[in-house]
Parts: sequence; C-alpha cells; structure tokens
Amino acid sequence: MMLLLDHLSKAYGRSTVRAVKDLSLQIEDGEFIALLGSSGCGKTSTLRMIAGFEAATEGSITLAGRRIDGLPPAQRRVAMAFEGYALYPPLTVEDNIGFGLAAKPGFDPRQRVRELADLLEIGPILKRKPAGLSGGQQQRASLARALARDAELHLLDEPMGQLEPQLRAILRGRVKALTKARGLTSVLVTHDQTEANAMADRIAVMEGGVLQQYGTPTELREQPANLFVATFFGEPPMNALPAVVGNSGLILDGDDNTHASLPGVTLPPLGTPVVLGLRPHAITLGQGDWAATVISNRWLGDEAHVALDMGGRLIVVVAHHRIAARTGSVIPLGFAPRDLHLFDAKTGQALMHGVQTLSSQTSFTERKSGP
Ligand SMILES: Nc1ncnc2c1ncn2[C@@H]1O[C@H](COP(=O)(O)OP(=O)(O)OP(=O)(O)O)[C@@H](O)[C@H]1O
Repeated sequence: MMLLLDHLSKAYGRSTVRAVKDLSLQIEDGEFIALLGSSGCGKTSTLRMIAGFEAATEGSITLAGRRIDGLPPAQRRVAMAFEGYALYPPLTVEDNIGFGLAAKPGFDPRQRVRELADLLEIGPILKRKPAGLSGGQQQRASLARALARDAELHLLDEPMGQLEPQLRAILRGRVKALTKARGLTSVLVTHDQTEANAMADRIAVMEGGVLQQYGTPTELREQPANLFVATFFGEPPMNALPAVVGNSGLILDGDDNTHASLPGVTLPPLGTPVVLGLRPHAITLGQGDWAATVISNRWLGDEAHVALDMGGRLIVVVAHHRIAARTGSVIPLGFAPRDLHLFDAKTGQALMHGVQTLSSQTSFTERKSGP
C-alpha cells in the first residue's frame, strides 16, 4: 500500500541534533524501495519510526491513507525483518514463520511456509528451534517470517547481512521476485549499493540524516543530483576533478596546465569553481589530449582497473579489455563530452550531465607550464 513520509524528523532524547532531517518520501503501492547510506546516515532511524519503535519528532507517516505515526507497532499493519529481531525461542522455525497466519479458503499457511523455506533454502531446519541455529539461518528464518505475512508494508533492515556473498546474490533476486509476484510494498535498509541496485525499484540515498536523492538506479548513475551521490553511488566511484571556468573552457585546478575546451557549451560564469565528474568507464585510455602516469594496472578477469596519476590527481579507469600499459608509463587519455558531469564546487549541486558540444571534436589540452 502507498506509504507517505511527510517532513519527518528525529531527534533522540533532549538532543537538538537531528538523526533524520525533514524527510519526505512517497512509496507507491507495490513498489520496492531501498534506503541507502553509510553508517549513521539515519536510515535505521527512519525505518524504526515507520515501524513504530521510535516516535517521530516532527512530521507524519501515512500508510494506505491512514495516519500511523501515533499508533503502537502492532496496529500499523507492518511486517518487519530487523537485524537482531528475535525469533520466538520456544517455537520451531516452521511455527515461527507461520505464526499468526490463519487458514482461509484458498489459503494454506503451511503451503506458504514451505514455499518461503524453499525460496530461502531453510527447508532442512524447519523442525528446529532458533537456539543453536547459525546467525545466517536465524536471519533467513526471520526474513521468511516477515515475508509470510500479508501486511500493508514490509520493512527489511539489512535482512541478509549475515549471509555469504554467493547465497545473498541468489536470494536477492528471489526475494525481489516474490515481492513483485505478491505485490508487496517494501522498504529495504542497506549500506550495500549492490544490494540496493539489485533489489530496489527506487533508491533513497541518505547522508547526515538528509535525503540526497530519490530515484531509479539508472537515474542515480546517469543524473546524480549532487557530488555526494555521484561519488557514493557507482563502483569504482566517479572521478571528481576540481576545475574553474576559464576563457577557453574548464581549467583543471585553475593552474591552466590542463584544460578541457567545450566549444558551444554554455558554461557557468567565468571563474566559477566547478568539479568535473567522469565515471571510470567513461574515460578512454590510449587516445585523447590528456596524459597521465600509470600507477597500477590490474586485469580482474572481465575488466581492467587502471589507476593513474595526472599532475597529482588520482584517476581510476575501468575498461572491458586488457590495457597494455606498464606501471610508470605515460599514456594519453580522454573522454566524450556526453559523459561529462559538472558540479558546483561550493554547493556540490549538479550543473549539467552529458555535455553537448557544437563540434563533435572536443579538444583536451595539456599545456606545458612556463614560457
Ligand atoms: N537510540 C539512539 N539514541 C541516540 N542516538 C541514536 C540512537 N539511535 C541512533 N542514534 C544516532 O542517530 C544517527 C543515525 O543513526 P541510524 O542508526 O539511524 O543510522 P544508520 O544509517 O541506520 O546507521 P547504521 O547502518 O550504523 O545502523 C547516528 O548519529 C546515531 O548515533
């Protein structure tokens, strides 16, 4: 069901510091969204306010048209899989998962428990009690219990954090498919962008309690709203090169040695400090008018990761073919203007994505310093 967070804030105790600041988000009926951010960004606080474990300091929470922020957790019609959200010790895993599910015409709770056990690969432990199970088994049982319920909203807080990477990768796809098949509205909390990418229709990136951007994985990758999202989202991170707007284009670091001239592009006013953003995949090696020294060059089986030093700036490039360049060698590099992102250096806000130039040839020049 549709969930609406409206100007939600959280301050703990008497603190004036907000762990969550003025957060507004709309999650559509049947949508799977992820709250993504590093430790302390406020994503768990947000989830706990939705669940009812923490009171909101300001703002409102509306689920399926009902204000729920004043209700106790049990009345919110929300199912949860929380880190450390304990299973009932006296019950078997099977009874834990099926707890509270009532048989109805056309619905057999035992059938649902079996399906979820197969999906999460915990069939063999259904008759066991939680004590003595591994952390990963308990976590999957807890996830199965949350997914078994026909709630209006499913909240999943790092639900697979204790599983091995291979199993996690398989289960992500299965859990996503299940939520889509049943039309479940879901909010996932994770610090793992691979997980958010694989599972979520839309991702809300948070930092310092503040929502940075809310969009599809493609929107976050191609149109990051600010420098934080640009360098946080994407692996390896986007290269960020400080520059200023000069007469002849963008001058890196303002030293006029290396610049990118972008004919026909309306740039910010002369002297504006900016940051050029280039994804590692967007830089080509072996051609272009910039030059850099190879620091390392590793072939990872399907991609080459090359680190370079360009006048003291670290540049990371990813290519889908092997790069024949030794450590210490100087090689040319370049990029297509359509792959350039430009940010305001002071505010971090995005100024443009994918620059269209008048001429198809853009020149990138490294001038020799001195007379
Ligand atoms: N019960 C609490 N009392 C006081 N401060 C808290 C409490 N819970 C969280 N905080 C603070 O609120 C801020 C946000 O924490 P929160 O747990 O929401 O972030 P998070 O992104 O989920 O981090 P993590 O992934 O580490 O759980 C942090 O600065 C944290 O120290």
